[in-house]
Amino acid sequence: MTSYDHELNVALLAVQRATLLTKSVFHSHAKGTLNKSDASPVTIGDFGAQALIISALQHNFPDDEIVAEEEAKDLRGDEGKTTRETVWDLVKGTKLEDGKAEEVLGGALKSDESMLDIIDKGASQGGSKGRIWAIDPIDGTKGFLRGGQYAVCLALMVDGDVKVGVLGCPNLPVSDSEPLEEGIGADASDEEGKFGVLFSAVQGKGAHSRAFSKAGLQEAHSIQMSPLKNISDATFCESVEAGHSSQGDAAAIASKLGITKPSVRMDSQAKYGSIARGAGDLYLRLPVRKDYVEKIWDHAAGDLIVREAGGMVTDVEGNRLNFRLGRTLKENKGVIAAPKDVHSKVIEAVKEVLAGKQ
Ligand SMILES: Nc1ncnc2c1ncn2[C@@H]1O[C@H](COP(=O)(O)O)[C@@H](O)[C@H]1OP(=O)(O)O
Ligand SMILES: [Mg+2]
Ligand SMILES: [Mg+2]
Ligand SMILES: [Mg+2]
Repeated sequence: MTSYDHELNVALLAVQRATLLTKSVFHSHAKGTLNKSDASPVTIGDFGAQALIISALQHNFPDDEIVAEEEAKDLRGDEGKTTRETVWDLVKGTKLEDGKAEEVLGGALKSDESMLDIIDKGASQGGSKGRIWAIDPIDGTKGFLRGGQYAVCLALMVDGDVKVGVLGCPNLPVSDSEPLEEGIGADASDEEGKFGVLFSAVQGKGAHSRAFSKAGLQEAHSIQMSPLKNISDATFCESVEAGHSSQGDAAAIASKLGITKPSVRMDSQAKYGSIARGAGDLYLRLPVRKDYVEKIWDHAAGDLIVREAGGMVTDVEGNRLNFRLGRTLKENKGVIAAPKDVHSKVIEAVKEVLAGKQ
């Protein structure tokens, strides 16, 4: 049986290095935001983090396929020159302060031209065969721009099954027992040692968290979802952006379950990490538009981390997320994540509320 130890080590270090880059972009105050064709934002941080992660994966696993969110189109040609130069300066200047760790990742990229090709190596169509990595270089770009939560996300799928998942959450508290709060202020993340956590999981081996570091990896701690005796005591998380998840439906579902605590709204897959460490209990993502299809890079790492921490992750119908169908989760609508033993109860409430709307 494959242990995935090397894959996990590379994934953790690659996410840690990419997170160093996104943190430095956050503090540079010029984020080089562009609007993509679907009107969602992309920043120099998204491009830079994707380049660094793919370069590390190619160095270690040259035959693996990669499904990544961004493409280099907007950085090519004369029009993209200034942004390209800024991204290249960032990529060139980001190193882990540990020579051995940098060596594992293959060190620096060769040139700005090769950086563009590396970014575009994330164009695989995905599918149900072979080894495929899914990358969201910055998940929750809107949270990142606001100084709220965001996550650098990486997962390895083998024959459509998520085997390894890593989430870098620079603005979440290091401590697993800290109460769950909405996005923190931008300055708080600079309090050395208090903020910044890496979540990880390997299929069949449990989920872990560890403090973020600028050098090698810190010691890992095992994490579990919080045991929930009464569903009415649950704390649930949802998106900050009302356009990403229906907050009205979530409130109706919570009320059906007798939940009285207000929701905790945070951007990105930080929601998956938070419930996996027991800082919250449920993650509700209710479709706003019938035509929106979720992307695999927005869920693969979080799905495994929550399941390995004792949870169950499905769509609003109660079906497992299907990562075998290409770049999107085209057979699933919404996401419901909860501790295993209460998950079916939550789905019942979800179905009642959604059926009542039709
Ligand atoms: N209409 C939508 N419904 C659900 N998710 C969306 C929608 N539009 C964008 N997203 C994606 O939701 C993710 C963030 O969700 P959250 O609200 O949990 O932070 C982002 O990856 C974002 O994609 P994108 O990366 O293109 O912005
Ligand atoms: Mg995303
Ligand atoms: Mg993204
Ligand atoms: Mg995006």
